[in-house]
Amino acid sequence: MNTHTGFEVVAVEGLTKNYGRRTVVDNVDLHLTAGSITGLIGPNGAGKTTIMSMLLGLVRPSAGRGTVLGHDLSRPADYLPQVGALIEGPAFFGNLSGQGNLEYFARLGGHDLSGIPDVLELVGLQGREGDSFSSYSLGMKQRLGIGAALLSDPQLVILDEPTNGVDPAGMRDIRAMVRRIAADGRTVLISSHLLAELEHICDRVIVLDQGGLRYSGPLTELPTSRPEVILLRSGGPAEDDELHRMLSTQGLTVERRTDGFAVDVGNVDPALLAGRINRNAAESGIHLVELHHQKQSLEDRVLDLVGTGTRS
Ligand SMILES: Nc1ncnc2c1ncn2[C@@H]1O[C@H](COP(=O)(O)OP(=O)(O)OP(=O)(O)O)[C@@H](O)[C@H]1O
Repeated sequence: MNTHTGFEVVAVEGLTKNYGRRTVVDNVDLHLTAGSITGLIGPNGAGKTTIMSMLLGLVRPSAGRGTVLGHDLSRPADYLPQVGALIEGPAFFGNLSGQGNLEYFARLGGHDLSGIPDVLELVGLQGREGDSFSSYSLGMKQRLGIGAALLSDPQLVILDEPTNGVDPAGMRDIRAMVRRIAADGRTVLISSHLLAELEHICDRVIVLDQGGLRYSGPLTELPTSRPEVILLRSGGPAEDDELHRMLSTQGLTVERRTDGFAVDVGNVDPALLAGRINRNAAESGIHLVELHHQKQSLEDRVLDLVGTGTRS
């Protein structure tokens, strides 16, 4: 199998799903390179689960073509043995241990039991494998579910909202686990309705809204609707006028705000600009009580793309 760097584990174009006259996934292109972690972000009803279900052969696409792990999208049976997924958690036995549950699912799937210790390590449950499933936290239950999906040693791992309902510590554990999964060269597609849950682990994000693709690319290149600014505040009104003059004579775009000034960063390195302003202010005898770089948060940029409402 071909999973060298740059290989497109998923290369799908025009993926579409219609239910009756309603289009719930509309002409979406997906390109996932080997070893990458891609976040599928969008509000409730955006089409995340439907896209994952189409890749997994659970829902038949209305249109779209391409390949998954080099096999044709229209023949999921050819590639599914190399795919692990958590769409709805498997039904585990509460009275069995984590280890016992994994052994059950390994036997069921015809997988080698000798892989279980590696899986437990990957999902961070080593040392807790002997505890009964019913004693696990929600985050641990989710990680065991992902462990079950890893028993076949898949190359592509698809996780639908694994952090849903999990507390912040549990989310952190899931994020660490996802990084470990990808570090071994596996490709991960993971969905969430909140970018904040995924922003520190994803190489790329796909932003969906109402079935349509709003953005696909690196997080750092998410479009921004508000300019990056340096926020400044001087010691008082008397100094404000002086500060305004100083900034204007430097050819900067300055907006006066109730609590100071916002200087448009433009294409300049914000750290260099802040340093220059600070130096010039000091030389002009202006005392700055605030000087910081303000950037639109990634979460806000996603909300700009999708609106804030949820739909089902
Ligand atoms: N079998 C179905 N028949 C008709 N409509 C469906 C069906 N399955 C899903 N939908 C609709 O498709 C849209 C997308 O649903 P989907 O579950 O893919 O969204 P999602 O982004 O995963 O949302 P959530 O975050 O709530 O899980 C929704 O409006 C949903 O009601």
